[in-house]
Amino acid sequence: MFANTQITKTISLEEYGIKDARLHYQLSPKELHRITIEKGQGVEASSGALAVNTGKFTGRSPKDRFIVEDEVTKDEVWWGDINIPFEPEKFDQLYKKVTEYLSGKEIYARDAYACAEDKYRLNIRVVNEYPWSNMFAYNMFLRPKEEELKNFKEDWLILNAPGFEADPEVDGTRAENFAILNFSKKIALIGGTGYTGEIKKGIFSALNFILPVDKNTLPMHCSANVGDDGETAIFFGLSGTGKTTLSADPQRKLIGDDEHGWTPEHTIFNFEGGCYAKVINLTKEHEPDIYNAIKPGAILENVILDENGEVDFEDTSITQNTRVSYPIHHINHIKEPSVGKNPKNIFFLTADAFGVLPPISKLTPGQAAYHFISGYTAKVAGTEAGIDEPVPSFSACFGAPFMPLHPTRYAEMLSNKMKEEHVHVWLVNTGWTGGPYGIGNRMKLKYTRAMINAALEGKLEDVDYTKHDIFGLNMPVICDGVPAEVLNPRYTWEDKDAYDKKANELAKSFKSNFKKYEENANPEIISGGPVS
Ligand SMILES: Nc1ncnc2c1ncn2[C@@H]1O[C@H](COP(=O)(O)OP(=O)(O)OP(=O)(O)O)[C@@H](O)[C@H]1O
Ligand SMILES: O=C([O-])CC(=O)C(=O)O
Ligand SMILES: [Mn+2]
Repeated sequence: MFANTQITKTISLEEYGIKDARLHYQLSPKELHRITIEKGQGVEASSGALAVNTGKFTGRSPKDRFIVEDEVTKDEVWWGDINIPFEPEKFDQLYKKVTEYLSGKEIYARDAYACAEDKYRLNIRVVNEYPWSNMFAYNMFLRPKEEELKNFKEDWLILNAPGFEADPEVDGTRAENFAILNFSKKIALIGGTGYTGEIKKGIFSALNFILPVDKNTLPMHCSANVGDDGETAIFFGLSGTGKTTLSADPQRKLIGDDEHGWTPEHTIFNFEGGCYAKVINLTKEHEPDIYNAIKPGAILENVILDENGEVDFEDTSITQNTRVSYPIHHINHIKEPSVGKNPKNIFFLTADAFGVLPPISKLTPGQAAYHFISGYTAKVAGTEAGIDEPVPSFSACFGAPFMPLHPTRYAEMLSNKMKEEHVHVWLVNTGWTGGPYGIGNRMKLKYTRAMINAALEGKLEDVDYTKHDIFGLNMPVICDGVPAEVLNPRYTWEDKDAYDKKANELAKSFKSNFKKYEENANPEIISGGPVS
């Protein structure tokens, strides 16, 4: 049911330049749900969850993500088309416009924090134009206790004005929408887009700078869970590869589904207080934990409802990226607080739409570093057009759009940690088998789960392995619960020549992507790439 916390404290936003706002501070999710519906900005689904449309933007817009270039960031940030510089004066000008825009409006503010480990806690004040965006912040960030609100002082401020549109000519943006991080002023300024993911990924990007630079802590785009034996597993992967799906495992306690830090004190901790799951093709049968989390308090985004308020999870008419956010306690088995010890197993998830990579392989330290820096997955083109060719997509550290520093800085930290601790690293292809996208099928979730469980239970320790001819990856020849022929991708293709051709093409993409890192990589890492 709804958490209901009635807060008596009030705050003023005058100091930020927001004047005469009709401010709602720290409303409960129940109130925000009600107000959203009252304002016609959302409806209630039959599950009791709130359903909203985020507007023109139904996904993040990486080309409109900027970082203010100043004394703090100038020499640290890896500038380029991922971390796009923004002038401090332009920021001040745009900030002023946004605060003027929010002035006099009915708006919603909330105090929250990121980082479940106390020592790393980052206090956040979020100011939203829309009630449901503020409810998203309730779901996704950690929730301070009432006594913690008394002397709350934010470390970072998020201003979120989806209805405000920038004028690129004047404001220095690329388009009307923007997400700008200012590390000196500690402000995330988001406008022109209602996509809620910008809010969570704005703070993630900030932490990806702060934690390694100031706290010797490795930030990671990964999910995490812990078994009954107390052993932690983490799952790195780009969007849609299975972080959220595979970390929700009824046999294990969830730590978090998307963003974690690995500390020098040998712990890992969740940055967030909630989950943001994809719901495309969601079924109760295959993903019961996520399905059951969709109840009062959850926010569905961009789904289609029938006249009874039932969600059609197969309907992609608004977007493929349909989502639900919910506080982490909507999942039954969770680790509280969201902290675990050093991971013993690390999984790199990839959704290989070419059907080339093995469904599970065990990586050597060199291969682990190589695949982490490569950050491979595949993007499948628009489904409407039928059998479109997928495109290989490489995103360093499995999260380049959120990484302000050079990828090798994160890779070195991970590599050192993997050497210090005795970790097993696995590459798991959650993508296609039996042929490429359009011919083969997506790997059965039940097989992927079986492979992961076998790895976690140590059942892949004493089995035989064969080496992949082209990628050099070590593939187990047997695994409980998985037909043997599925374990070697070449066996699953009818046309072996076609398989070899595709595999060679993909190997070539890996190699050409890796060229830019070769200078900084030692021979061990380079030899972790394709072998032919
Ligand atoms: N074998 C499989 N393993 C994992 N996921 C699968 C598999 N087959 C199909 N899927 C589907 O793929 C999707 C994986 O998405 P998921 O939300 O877990 O991605 P994510 O890594 O958390 O992405 P994001 O970072 O965008 O949140 C889900 O819709 C899931 O149902
Ligand atoms: O931020 C989002 O939109 C969802 C997400 O986790 C990602 O893209 O990795
Ligand atoms: Mn996810």
